[in-house]
Amino acid sequence: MRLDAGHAAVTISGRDKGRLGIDDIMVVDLDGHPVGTEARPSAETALHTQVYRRFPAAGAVLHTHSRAQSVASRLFAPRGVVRFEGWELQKAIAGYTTHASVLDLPVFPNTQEMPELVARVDAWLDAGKPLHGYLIDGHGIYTWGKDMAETRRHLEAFEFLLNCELDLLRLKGATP
Ligand SMILES: CSC[C@@H](O)[C@@H](O)C(=O)COP(=O)(O)O
Ligand SMILES: [Zn+2]
Repeated sequence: MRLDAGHAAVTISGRDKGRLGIDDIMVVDLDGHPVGTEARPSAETALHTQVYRRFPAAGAVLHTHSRAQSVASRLFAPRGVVRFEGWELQKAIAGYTTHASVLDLPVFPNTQEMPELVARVDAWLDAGKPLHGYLIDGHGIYTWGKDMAETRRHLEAFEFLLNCELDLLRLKGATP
């Protein structure tokens, strides 16, 4: 979560994400440097701080590795994007007011080199394309919002929408 204009709270690397407590959280500046601790922040801190830098209104970032996210990322990686059209739940994403909108969730190649991923996100944003979240191939999702409640809503909506697309592909026996 964002703490102020220059700081965020992130999880300490390697902690059990299902059992997080106050001792598993630390403070970083928006360059990802620890503040007031020698703990090591999440290996993907650069992706979190990028969101806070690029979206001044972002108050929280969530990253998860669900099965649906992982499978969908592999299926849609050749296209580079999952395009949602016609789903009422698209309206759960801030700024979307109708199912008749187009909501793109890009899929970026996975890498252990965070600057490469940061550059891909920057390139997408610098091209002027809307971005409310993204998949990393074979890995998971990042999404954000103005506060934790909106961010949780975005995560739930993307998870639901990805499962719907996967169900359709299964039922149709097709590939994207
Ligand atoms: C083995 S779980 C995957 C994690 O290594 C990685 O993807 C991630 O999200 C960062 O983990 P972290 O524990 O925050 O450093
Ligand atoms: Zn991850």
